[in-house]
Amino acid sequence: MKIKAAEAALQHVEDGMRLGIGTGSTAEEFVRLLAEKVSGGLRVQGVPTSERTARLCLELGVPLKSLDELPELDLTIDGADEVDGALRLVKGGGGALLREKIVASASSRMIVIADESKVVETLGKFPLPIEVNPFGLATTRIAIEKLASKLGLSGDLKLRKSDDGAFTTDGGHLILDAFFGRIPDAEALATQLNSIPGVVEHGLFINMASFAIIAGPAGARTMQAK
Ligand SMILES: O=C(CO)[C@H](O)[C@H](O)COP(=O)(O)O
Repeated sequence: MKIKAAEAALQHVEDGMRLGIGTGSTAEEFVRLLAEKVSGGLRVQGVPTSERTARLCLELGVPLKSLDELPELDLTIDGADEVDGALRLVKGGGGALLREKIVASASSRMIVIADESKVVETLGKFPLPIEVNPFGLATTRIAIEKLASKLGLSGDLKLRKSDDGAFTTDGGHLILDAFFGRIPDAEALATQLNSIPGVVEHGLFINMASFAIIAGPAGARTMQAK
């Protein structure tokens, strides 16, 4: 299904495009298909949203530029952990949310590619990744807990781990995964998380996706915001 979504997204890529390239297993299927088109003559310049995506692109011959070299992009194609009917997203399961958000915001359009399992009524079942500065971690955690309680949210904040200690993002930050279960007012949470100084970014992407391509057993469908 990930491949079906990636194939459908590839139809939106045009010759000469400046392309933001997402992170995760669905985005990687897109990179593989894109690389085949590139070897067939399609000219694109890609800006990767993570070191992991950059490595795959380089391995497969997809030409890359940095965002500083190409600060304005035509299109970003990326996966998501959750998509609701208003095309609000939870992202960051792969830990790349900060670069993903910067790249998506530099793009004229963002297309989300996902399988049906990612479509939800209300965001929050997937733990919300919150990228934080390592300095003052305990203070930032308390501030997030207080904010959550003010908004009527509860649930653990778990420091993301890797095999050799705390997980560190490409930008050298940490991730607190917030197990809220349900986020009825994603806009309020998004705005108020941004006002906590130790929060670098969060995985709520609101008003960013132009549309989503959702793949199920019967094929891929386009999902517009309701
Ligand atoms: O936000 C992301 C990475 O930070 C990914 O897009 C998200 O986790 C979806 O990944 P996958 O396609 O593997 O399910």
